[in-house]
Amino acid sequence: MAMRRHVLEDLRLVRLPSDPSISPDGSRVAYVLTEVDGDENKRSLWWVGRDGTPRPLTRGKADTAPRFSPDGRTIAFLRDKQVWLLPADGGEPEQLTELPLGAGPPVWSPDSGRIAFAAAVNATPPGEPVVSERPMHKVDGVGRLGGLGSQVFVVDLADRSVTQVTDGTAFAGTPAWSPDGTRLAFADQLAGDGDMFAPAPAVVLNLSTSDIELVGDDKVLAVSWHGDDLVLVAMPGTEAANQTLVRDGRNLAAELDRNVMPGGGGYPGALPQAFGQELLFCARDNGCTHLYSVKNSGVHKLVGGGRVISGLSVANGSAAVIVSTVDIFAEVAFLDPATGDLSLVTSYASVFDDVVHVRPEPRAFTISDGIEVRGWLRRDPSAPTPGPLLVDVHGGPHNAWSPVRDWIHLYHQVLVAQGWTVLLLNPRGSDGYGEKFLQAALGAWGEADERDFLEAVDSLVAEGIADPDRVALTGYSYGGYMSCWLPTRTDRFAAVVAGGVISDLTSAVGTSDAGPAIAEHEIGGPDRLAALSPLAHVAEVTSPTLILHGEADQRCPIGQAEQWFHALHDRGVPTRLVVYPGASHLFVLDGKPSHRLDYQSRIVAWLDQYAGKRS
Ligand SMILES: CSCC[C@H](NC=O)C(=O)N[C@@H](CC(C)C)C(=O)N[C@@H](Cc1ccccc1)C(=O)O
Repeated sequence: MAMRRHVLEDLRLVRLPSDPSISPDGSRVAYVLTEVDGDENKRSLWWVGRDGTPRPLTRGKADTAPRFSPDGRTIAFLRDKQVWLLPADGGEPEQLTELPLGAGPPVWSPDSGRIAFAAAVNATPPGEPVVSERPMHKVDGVGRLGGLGSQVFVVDLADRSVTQVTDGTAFAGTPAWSPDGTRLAFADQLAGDGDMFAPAPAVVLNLSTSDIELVGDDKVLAVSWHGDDLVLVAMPGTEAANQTLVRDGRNLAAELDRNVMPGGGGYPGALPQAFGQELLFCARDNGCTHLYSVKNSGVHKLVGGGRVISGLSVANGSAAVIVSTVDIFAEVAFLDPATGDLSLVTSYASVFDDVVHVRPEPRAFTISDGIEVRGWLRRDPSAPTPGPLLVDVHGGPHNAWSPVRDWIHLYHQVLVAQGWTVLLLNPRGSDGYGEKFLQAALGAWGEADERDFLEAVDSLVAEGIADPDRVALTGYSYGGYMSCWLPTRTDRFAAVVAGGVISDLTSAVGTSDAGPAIAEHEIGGPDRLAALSPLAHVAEVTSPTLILHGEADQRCPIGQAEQWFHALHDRGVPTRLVVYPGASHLFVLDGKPSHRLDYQSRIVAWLDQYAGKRS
């Protein structure tokens, strides 16, 4: 077979399984398959058995959240955000809901007789003025909240009736049935002054009495049951810290000192799930999301190493996951929960069997203050040295690079094929190295982590890997912030591509949907906001800078990019601003394929123009 290197157009060939649901008899797994269809990301449902032959379940374009009924006869799923049913052995789907703003993922009652879900409801009619009284008044990818709330509904399959079972509460998260089917637990804002999409207290609704009971005072991201005990993935208190796994008021994952990962855009993980007397959950370690089991004897790692778990489904002693490795973007696997052994049953990566992709080299750098920071290098060992080096800064700041093959950053493989080295560093502030490390940049964005990057570059130059005249910088979101900040501290970057930027923290706190969280949990007082804003130091910048930004980004609003573009232009620094029409913050993750391809193409071109050739 004639081998080739990755090209950016390959992102159109990537097919990604997600959101698995294992059948009660453990024989097969239903999942969402996302693939590029023209300029859309098509999502349809498939299933696969232990024979490893995937088969289509639905032919929709926006089919998500497949859920086997406990009796195994039916699969509930979302189509265009409405709840549908499909006979598990095939047949015609049936639409169950027609809600104005759609429904959230369906959750079967233990007796397979009912389905619960949370659904957005809006007291503000379309086109009417939007009144805001809460600090979080908009959400990226959703828009202005106004009178938007979220309530819990139950469908009775006997008569297909759809009943709203909560009213007074403000924002209800996806519910979880108690084992006896009499109660529903969910995260909710009881006080009414809470913020949608912000972590909220857990409550239990008694369906026969409609009584709602508050469960503890943890702010929770997700709820599930372990026997008759409620299990919470809880947020820390006032500042950024590890998310915890709480059952009966106790943090079951305390001994790990790792962040519990319930799963979410760009943050792989899965909802904790009971496996007999054990409880399975995900936590991040050294950049990877691993699978753990809580047993009477403590917490044990089930799936570790260079693997990332981004989906989990457990039923009657069987389990399935979505797993990524250094060689595969994402595949479906059956899991032996007793041993942690994985049996892959899909091979979507095989479409790239003719591609030579470069695996990452693990690296550790001891910084001058004694802190060790870890990461990976992607480079072709046969490439001439010293060669061009790209420093790519991850987001968060509490996100992290992992070594697995990823489609968001296919440009890494393209650059490596052109002789580049790509540094993927997890500096202080990154997740996966303990709470103290995660908190090491609080109140000191840029200041605390800059030397981690600059000293790692020094090391690679000293090793003869990196040409000091061809060092480039890029990053998105928090990485975009750092791609503005670092060039105010040094002129060593021959080329910079800043994506989804934050350039002015003072205005960002007031205009970002995460503004209150940034101010409260990350930066602290207003005086620090100005000092840590790249805009306050833009006079120092000389590096040619390409700015790439989503027009509808509410996490890092477009004004952050426009201010930086204007300030650089005003100082004669070579700069260009590219705005992606209608794109929200996460467009680089799941936006239009043409936008994702354009974004990555521009990075490669800008780096080639300003740092690719020897001087
Ligand atoms: C309390 S700070 C804001 C927290 C939030 N963290 C996780 O999402 C966040 O949105 N951080 C931003 C940067 C911040 C607004 C300065 C961020 O970096 N978000 C994402 C962006 C992303 C994720 C996955 C794929 C592409 C982009 C990130 O955490 O990496």
